[in-house]
This record gives sequence, structure tokens and C-alpha cells, in this order.
Amino acid sequence: MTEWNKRKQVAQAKIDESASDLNNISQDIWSHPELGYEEHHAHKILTDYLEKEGFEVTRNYHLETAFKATYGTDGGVHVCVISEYDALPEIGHACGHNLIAECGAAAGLGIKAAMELDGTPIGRVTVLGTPAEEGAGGKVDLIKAGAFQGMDVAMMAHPYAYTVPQPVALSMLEIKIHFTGLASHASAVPWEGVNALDAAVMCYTSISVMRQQLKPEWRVHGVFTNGGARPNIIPEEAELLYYLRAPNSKQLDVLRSKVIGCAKGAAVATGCEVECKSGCNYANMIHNDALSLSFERHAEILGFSYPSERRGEKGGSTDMGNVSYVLPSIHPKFGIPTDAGTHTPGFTKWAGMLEAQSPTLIQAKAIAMTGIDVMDPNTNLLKSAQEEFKKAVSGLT
Ligand SMILES: NC(=[NH2+])NCCC[C@H](N)C(=O)O
Ligand SMILES: NCCCC(=O)O
Repeated sequence: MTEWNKRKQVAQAKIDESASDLNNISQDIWSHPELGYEEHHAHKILTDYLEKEGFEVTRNYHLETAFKATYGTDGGVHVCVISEYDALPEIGHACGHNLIAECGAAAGLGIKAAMELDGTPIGRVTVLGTPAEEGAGGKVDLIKAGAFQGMDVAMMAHPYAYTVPQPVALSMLEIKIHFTGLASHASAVPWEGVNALDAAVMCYTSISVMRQQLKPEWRVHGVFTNGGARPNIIPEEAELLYYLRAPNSKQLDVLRSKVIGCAKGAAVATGCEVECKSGCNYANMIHNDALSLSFERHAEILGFSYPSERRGEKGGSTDMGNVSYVLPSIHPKFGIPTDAGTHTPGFTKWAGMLEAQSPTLIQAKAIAMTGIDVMDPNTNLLKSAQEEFKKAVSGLT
């Protein structure tokens, strides 16, 4: 057996022997759902575990609930594997981020074990704990803080109702649309008021009718976050929160200008002032083909199949898209035994089931073996991934 195949065997064995610990961590996170930037329990149990396993851990890494758990020596190949652990409001881990946390930690353990095979680390592996994917984009802040500097590849896997190779993750922009009018007594002198809620309703309606003229890949969805206080007070303030999505930032800019046009039109029609404030901005995901191919081959040997008809299936958005513009990255989706979609209570249930463990650990093994392939100079994988990455992002950033 070659040295590198032995390393892969050792990686898988380490993940298998750690399965109980890893499942306990996943179950613990699942049963203590925490929103973005509030993942204190998840942060603690993950960092305590990885520290016990011999990683050098930096807690509260640039962000209160982010962490870096690293092992190895500098100057060689640096592989990053990513854990997410934030839940959704009211429906807990309906996106299975407890499984992403487990998968990242497991992959890190496997790569570390492979690196230790002959006692001399062959590079560096980092498990990066990235908070708040569902609502604020911890990876965006970590990129700005330089957390990915010196890293060569970044990998994670995301649970889903079925396996999707290289799922499309759309470029996304969060936008707040705030209308300001003038309050008045709605019965005594309604005509003296300037109705901010009317403006918000007109804006919402304009955006809704505009959908017919949007490109089929574009998405625009929003809610009223302030619709006024009482029926007998003409609302002076009203606010909408929207997510805009498109295949890339160029198309997203076009969509944004159309939405702002609807907001301005509603303001003119009602006499209100309007402020459109852009918030969280996720990039579309650039899946590195070279890394994806290696990952899928390893996963297929472990029993996964990657249906070609699902390749590139559209989904939501992720801050891993921003990471994919910084270094070669993958973000495959893997099926767990459920037919419930993510962001539903049904998926929450299955993300906490024992049946979700096996697919999660298979994904971790595939990520670990891909990371080992990246470190292995005989595969030329790192060079292929880097050349592809440079071509993919040239002129896009
Ligand atoms: N405001 C935000 N950062 N929202 C991000 C939402 C990301 C989520 N995964 C989705 O696709 O819907
Ligand atoms: N955490 C969400 C990943 C993106 C998607 O659901 O498509």
C-alpha cells in the first residue's frame, strides 16, 4: 500500500473510532439550537473537543462564536475544513448545521490523523468554525479579518433531502426598505397623515407584479418588519426586509436597481421618504471542479452516487460563496434519509436522527481524503485546483 493510501486509511479509521464522540457533539448542538452569533454552546463543545484531540485552538476567533482549530507546520499545504452550527428561529436546526459542524470536525480529525502517520506533519489542517451563515454571514466577516490567508483549499458539505453535486448557490443581497411618513389620528384627521404603511404595501405590490419581468433564475422575497403600531395612528414608519438573488453579482445589481425603483415609486405616490439600506451580501458559489471530482470519487467509493441530472440544481445562498472567490472551494449537498426540505420542521427532526450520522461521516471521510489528495504531491490536485480557480475568478472580482 502506498504511503498516501495508508494515510487515507488512517483518516477513515480515526473518523470511525471517533464516531460516538462526533455524534454526541452533533446531538448536543441539535438539542441546543442557537441563532447566528449566539452559538456559545456549540462554540464551547466544538473547541473543547478539538483541543482535547490535539488541535491548537483559538476561541472567539475574530468573532465571538467563531473558532480556529489548527494542526501541523507552516510552509506546506494548508487545508481548511469548515463547520457551521447556527440554527434558524423557531424551527431549530432545520438546515442541519449541527451535521455540518460534525462533518467539519470529523474531516479535520481524519486529516490530522493522516498527517501524523509517520510523526512528521505534512502540512497544516484547520477546522474553521464559521457562525451565522443563516442570517449574517460569519464567513464574510472572517474573510475580511484575513482568516483564510495562507490556506490553499476550503471544503464543507451540507445536508439536504437528497444528494446534489455542485449545487447552485445564488448571489444574494439583503435590503431593508424604510418608509417615513407623518402620523395623524386615523379617524379625526387621517388626511393630515402621510401613510408609510401604504407606501410599504405599494412597494411590496410593485415588486410582486414586477416578478413577471424578472429572469427565471432571479429570486426576490420579502416580509413586512414594521407595518405600524395601531389602526388609529396613520403609520409614520414602515419597513420591508427583502432578499434579492441572482446567478452572479452583475445580475444582482440589475435586480437591485429594479427593486429600488419600486421603492422610490411608492414613496413618490404617497409623499413618503424612503431609505434603501443594503445588508448582507453573499456571492454565488464557484465550485472547484478538480476538488469536486476528487471528493465525489471518494464519496462514491463509500457508497454515495452523484446523479448527473441533479448537478447544478438551484438552491439558496451561502457565505461559502464568498469563500469560493478567495480560494478553491467545494460545498456539495448530501442526502440524509428524509423527504423534507431544508428550513422546515420535518428537516429539523431528521437532522437530529441517528440515520443522518452515516451519510454525514461518509461526507467527512470524502472531504478528508480529498484534503489528503491535495497534500499529496503525486496527485497534482492542488495545482489543478489552483489553476482552475485563477481562471474562474479572473475578471470576476
Ligand atoms: N440575511 C442573510 N444573510 N441571509 C442569508 C440566508 C442564507 C440561507 N442559506 C438562504 O439561502 O436563504
Ligand atoms: N445553508 C444554506 C445553503 C444554501 C442552500 O440551501 O442552497
